[in-house]
Amino acid sequence: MSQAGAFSLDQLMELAGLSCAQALAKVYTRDAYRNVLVCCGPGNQGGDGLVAARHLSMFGYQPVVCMPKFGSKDIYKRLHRQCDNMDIPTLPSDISALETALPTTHVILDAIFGFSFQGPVRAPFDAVLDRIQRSGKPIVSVDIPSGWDVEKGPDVEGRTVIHPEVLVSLTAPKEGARGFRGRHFLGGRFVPR
Ligand SMILES: NC(=O)C1=CN([C@@H]2O[C@H](COP(=O)(O)OP(=O)(O)OC[C@H]3O[C@@H](n4cnc5c(N)ncnc54)[C@H](O)[C@@H]3O)[C@@H](O)[C@H]2O)[C@H](O)CC1
Repeated sequence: MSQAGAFSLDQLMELAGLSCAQALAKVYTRDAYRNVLVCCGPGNQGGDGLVAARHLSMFGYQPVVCMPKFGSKDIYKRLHRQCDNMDIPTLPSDISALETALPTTHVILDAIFGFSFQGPVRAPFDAVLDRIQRSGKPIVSVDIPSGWDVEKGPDVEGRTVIHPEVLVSLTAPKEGARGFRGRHFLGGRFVPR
């Protein structure tokens, strides 16, 4: 097993979430963009978001977690407990809570869907993607912007997709992100040259 393959899922998520928090902090300063809405999905990418929320809090931001559907795996429960222990609030799961939080949000971390996403977007995430994309707030996406086809990119007819200012690809950029023209970071685990 290679060195990169020897990491546990907890360690990979820790690296991924830390990279996302660092990339966000590089572009959006704590003084001007203190209120970060961390939107988490039900898969491993949602775990990256919870890790990022913890690091953003340690960097001096005020993250708020939006997790409309909780992942069932034990790892999400543990990561969410860590956020609770750091007094990082989680919004109630209804869409009106998200709508209420958006006006005071300075920047959004999109940790909703990663490479296992397959469209069309099902509820409740269809409404979540719509609200955050229409908010006009700057968005930092994790691995692949939510709603994008991981191979073909954003041009999927009839689907609301996220158009972020910043993308943090994890381990390697995905084929679907080839046409992305915003700030692009590479984060996550170390891959030997
Ligand atoms: N590369 C790395 O170093 C690491 C990357 N990580 C992150 O994990 C995601 C991939 O995680 P995975 O659990 O496989 O899937 P997703 O997070 O993409 O989400 C799957 C989740 O979403 C649901 N779902 C799928 N399609 C839909 C849909 N159309 N509508 C509604 N819901 C949908 C599905 O049911 C699942 O529950 C990767 O991108 C990285 O961000 C890890 O941190 C490990 C290290």
